[in-house]
Amino acid sequence: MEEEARSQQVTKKKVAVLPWMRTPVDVSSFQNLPLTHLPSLNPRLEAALCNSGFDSLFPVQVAVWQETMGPGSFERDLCVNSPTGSGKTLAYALPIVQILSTRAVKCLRALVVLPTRDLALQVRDVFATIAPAVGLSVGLAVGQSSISEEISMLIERPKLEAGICYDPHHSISMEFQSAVDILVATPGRLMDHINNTKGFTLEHLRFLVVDETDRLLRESYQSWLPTVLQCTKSSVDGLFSYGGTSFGSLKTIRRFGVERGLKSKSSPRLMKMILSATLTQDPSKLSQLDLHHPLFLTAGKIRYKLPEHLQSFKLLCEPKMKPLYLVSLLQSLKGEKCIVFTSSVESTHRLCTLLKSFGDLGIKIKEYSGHQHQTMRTKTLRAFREGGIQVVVSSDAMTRGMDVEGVRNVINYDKPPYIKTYIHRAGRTARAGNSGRCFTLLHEDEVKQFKKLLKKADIDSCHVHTVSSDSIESLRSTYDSALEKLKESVEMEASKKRKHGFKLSSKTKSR
Ligand SMILES: Nc1ncnc2c1ncn2[C@@H]1O[C@H](COP(=O)(O)OP(=O)(O)OP(=O)(O)O)[C@@H](O)[C@H]1O
Repeated sequence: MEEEARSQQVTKKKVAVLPWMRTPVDVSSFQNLPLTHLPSLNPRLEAALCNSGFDSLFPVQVAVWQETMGPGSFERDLCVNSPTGSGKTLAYALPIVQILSTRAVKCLRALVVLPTRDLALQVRDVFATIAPAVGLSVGLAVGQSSISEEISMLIERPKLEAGICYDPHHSISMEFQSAVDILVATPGRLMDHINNTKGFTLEHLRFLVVDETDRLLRESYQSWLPTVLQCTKSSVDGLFSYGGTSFGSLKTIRRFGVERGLKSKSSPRLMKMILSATLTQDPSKLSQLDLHHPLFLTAGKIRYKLPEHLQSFKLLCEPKMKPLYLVSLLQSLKGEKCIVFTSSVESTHRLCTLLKSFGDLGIKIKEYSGHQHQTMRTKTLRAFREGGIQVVVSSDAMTRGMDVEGVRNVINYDKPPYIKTYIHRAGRTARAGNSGRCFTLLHEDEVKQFKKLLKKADIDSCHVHTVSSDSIESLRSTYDSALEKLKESVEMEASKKRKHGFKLSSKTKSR
């Protein structure tokens, strides 16, 4: 958050835009294009896309296709700034899979980095709908399973002759092989593999995708970016040196010269693609990516653009009345899929507990936050996707990239602090050309600030949405008892935590 605040201040100071950002390719000048009209699309990929229900490409996908498959491709890195839900994932997945489809030998050639596990799973699924059609395999490195299980999915051990034993101490001289062509990873687990997994190498990498770039650049995650860039730099002697230290053991340096499986061809340049709905323009941040002659693709002149069919509303109420207004709004939405955003993991938990204490609202509600265990989050997400849950109360954990079909409404229970937060939260609805609504609960003091915030996305007016005063009145008595139940629940949880803490500290002492 602090970083975001700083970046907002920098924006205010009007930092000079990098020269290559001043002459972008305008994605909004492209149209949807039927797959049958897409030049040079592999027929097996076309069939796989049709089977998954895609019969045309969205504008950003057509634009990226043109820049990667057209004349002069590979000469430049791509930076894509396109609204939420516009189809950025397939925009990079399709050309990558098409280009790699001609490979002769399996090795890791494309790496996609995402900030969270759920996002990585989502992107892996997109690759999995097309890659197998051309014989490519996709791996996942997110720390979802145990590291040994993950390694066995990513690396093929050397096949030994009968009677010869595998000696881990002499394994370096043996040929490990990548079991995947494309890897989707979160930075932490990626670093684990770079540092510790025998046979894991980035030496053959042709594509590096940094999705949700501005988010990933905000945190260093054990210096994943400089490490990956160093690992993918060509080297003549094969010795890797970073930060003054040599890591001869890190067998992940990009080889100079011939590429395995493509004998006599010189190793193609590594192409980087960076994408976001709110791509940073901060030169110091972008410089970390060491971009090569970058090409900027953006949708129109407005920097922060909302989806075309998104309607924004504000709901005015007293702070202490917010839960009542929220319940009344949820009731009026009659079980339509909805995400309610709060400002923190604590308020997510409290609000969800309070909503459940209102008794039977006829809506299934669950929370989703960074404080929960991954298995719990995955379960909630699955149920939300399948329709078993209609309302998810979330901290900012669900703000970016999450794609859940049928979400018709987003509610900002707490006002988003920055326009970027508003863009990403609101962008969980009105995806893929569908319509959606974003409601923001505000008290009077916040109205002016909110107006200023929306102005940054070129939104001049935001309609006022009202809920019926009868429904508020009818909820009042339930609200009092719900507050009582919330109090009890908070006390019970606090006492559980104290007991747990006491047990832990006595265990530590006895040890
Ligand atoms: N060509 C297409 N035809 C139909 N649907 C598509 C097409 N491309 C993508 N979609 C659908 O559009 C939705 C949004 O795609 P995606 O998640 O890639 O958007 P995004 O631009 O990455 O959004 P965000 O910025 O929020 O991450 C997904 O449900 C995806 O299946």
